[in-house]
Amino acid sequence: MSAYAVPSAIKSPLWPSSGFRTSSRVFVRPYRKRLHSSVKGREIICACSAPSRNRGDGFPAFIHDESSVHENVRMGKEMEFQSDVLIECRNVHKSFGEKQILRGVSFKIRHGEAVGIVGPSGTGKSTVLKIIAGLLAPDKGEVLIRGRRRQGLVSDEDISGLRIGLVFQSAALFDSLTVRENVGFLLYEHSRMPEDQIAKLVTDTLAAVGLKGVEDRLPSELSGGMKKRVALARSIIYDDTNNCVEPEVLLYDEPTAGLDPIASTVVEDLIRSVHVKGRDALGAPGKIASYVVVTHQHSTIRRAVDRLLFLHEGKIVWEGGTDEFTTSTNPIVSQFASGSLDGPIQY
Ligand SMILES: Nc1ncnc2c1ncn2[C@@H]1O[C@H](COP(=O)(O)OP(=O)(O)OP(=O)(O)O)[C@@H](O)[C@H]1O
Repeated sequence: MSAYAVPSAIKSPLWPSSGFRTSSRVFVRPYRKRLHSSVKGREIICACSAPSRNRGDGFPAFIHDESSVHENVRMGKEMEFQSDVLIECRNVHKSFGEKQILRGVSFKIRHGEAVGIVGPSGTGKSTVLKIIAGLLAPDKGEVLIRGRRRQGLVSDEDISGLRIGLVFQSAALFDSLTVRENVGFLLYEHSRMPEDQIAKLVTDTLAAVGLKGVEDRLPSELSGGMKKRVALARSIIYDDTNNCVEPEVLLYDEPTAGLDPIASTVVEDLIRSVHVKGRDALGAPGKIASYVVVTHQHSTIRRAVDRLLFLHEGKIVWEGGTDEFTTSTNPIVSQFASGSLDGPIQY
């Protein structure tokens, strides 16, 4: 993932090198209390939240039938799909300087979906995640969260009803904090939960991602795969004393980059397990309503994702099931899937 500028409104001395939790609100206020009472700065919970088939408009490619019966069925299905939409990008454009990266990206993420974004390096996949998360603003187009347009960046006091978490490529743990403090960070900072209750929730959440007895370790005492699991625990922990539990979407930026094949499988299965359609390490149903994974890894595409969006030259040029990825006759997709040097993608 390329480096990017953290918007000044959300810079903090404690801003992790990557990886943090977003929710539907942003708070920028003097940093205070439990973990770093001496640290002055600002703390953030930032805002944030698409799918189809080769149309880029978020709907599967329905076979058009002139008859009104079929039309009604189609409309009914679209309405049904529409009501499940948690996040939508509509005609999103983004440039950095003279460089036009996104040139009209449109897609939807529905409740219960496991979506992958693939495409050549530098094509803007991470940029899409940051725009969904509210860390970057589109130059043109809009992001809708549960049908409501987000205004500006993360400071969307108006948007509620969906929590969005972004898990960056590197685990992005705070080096000087223990695993417990890292995982419970936002609860220590923002919730009214007593510390012993947070500690218990941290232990339960770590157990859900298959980690036990590591609460007092520092990140430097963990393997790369363990760090990714800790980051995952940090992204899924939430204040369960809060009556209003909102659905949550997790955005993973290359979660298996740099991991060996077996460690990758562990992380891929974890991603599945915390999804509503999965079961965590304790056998409980996962809580994540939907997730989006940016990845280059075939194993991650196969194991962790059901539907793929292919981003190329600033647009979604193909959408389909993961099973269609390797058999697609689309020249861009087949070149990418096979890793061939011959084809429309030029390096
Ligand atoms: N804040 C920024 N300022 C300037 N250029 C940027 C910024 N963020 C991203 N870019 C550029 O935008 C392009 C897309 O970057 P992005 O990280 O989104 O691509 P990607 O598809 O995720 O790449 P990769 O697969 O290599 O991680 C790159 O050329 C990158 O250098």
